Amino acid sequence: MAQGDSTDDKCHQEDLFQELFGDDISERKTGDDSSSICSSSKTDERMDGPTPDGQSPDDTVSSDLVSKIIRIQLGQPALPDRRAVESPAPGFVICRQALGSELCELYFEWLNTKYFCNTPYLQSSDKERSGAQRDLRRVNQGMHFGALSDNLTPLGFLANACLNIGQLLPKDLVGSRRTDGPFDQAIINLYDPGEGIGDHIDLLRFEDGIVGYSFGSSATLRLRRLSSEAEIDVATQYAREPVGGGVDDVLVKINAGDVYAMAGEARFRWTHGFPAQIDGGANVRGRRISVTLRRLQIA
Ligand SMILES: O=C(O)CCC(=O)C(=O)O
Ligand SMILES: [Fe+2]
Repeated sequence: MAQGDSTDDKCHQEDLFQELFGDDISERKTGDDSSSICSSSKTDERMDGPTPDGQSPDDTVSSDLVSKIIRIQLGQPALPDRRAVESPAPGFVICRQALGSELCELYFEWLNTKYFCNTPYLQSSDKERSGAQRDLRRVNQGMHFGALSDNLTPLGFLANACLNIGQLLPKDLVGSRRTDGPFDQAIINLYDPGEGIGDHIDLLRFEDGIVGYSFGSSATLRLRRLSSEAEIDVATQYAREPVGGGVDDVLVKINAGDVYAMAGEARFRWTHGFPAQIDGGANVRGRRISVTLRRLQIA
């Protein structure tokens, strides 16, 4: 199914790339605490679904996986709305194991095939060895632009499923969403051992109410409360250095199938990030792929 291919979407893509990556390629994901690796997902083909002609074997694998995912989703009851949620910081809510393990594995495989089929697995030791010579073109991000309202697409299902989890998103946010679904942008991030993402606040051009699903390896998310407006300004630029004093750090272990949401205070006054290293070792021990769902503000 073609997704996100309207002219309007393309304009959004160009603006957003400019804002996210500037003229240079992205510097937002960190391979260690002092340097960055790049997203090379700046090409249109990474954003659109498989084209009818010129399908590669990966497209076929990908559509087989989609069929399996849809079959399971159709066969399972809607997510119950009385699931337990935890709230480790104001405005940050997490629902554990929102998706069953079979679905999680299929999602991981599908995302890996669709977005990262040419991204070799990187072990921490490879990363240390290659150091500054790391391949700057290594693809570790994919993007989707366009409505995510169709339950029969994998990303559309994720976007709708989280709305059924009571208390995950504030009621007024869910209620005020447009009829074409709550989210219209997804970013897919890949983390191999030794990789992370710096403390940041998501760009202000995204609306409040951000949701993240996790697949593959577990990882520890760091939430950090910012006390001054100056810190907040820095954090909105995807800070390369940790921002804030760190006295109020909240560490949240995120596992496959968990879904979290950030709104209000957690969205605007706390940073979030996955440090590359935790307690002297790699934060992510295997491959982790996340799907972050957001809505672009109307320009
Ligand atoms: O990987 C994640 O769960 C978070 C990604 C993220 O914060 C972002 O892309 O802005
Ligand atoms: Fe983020």
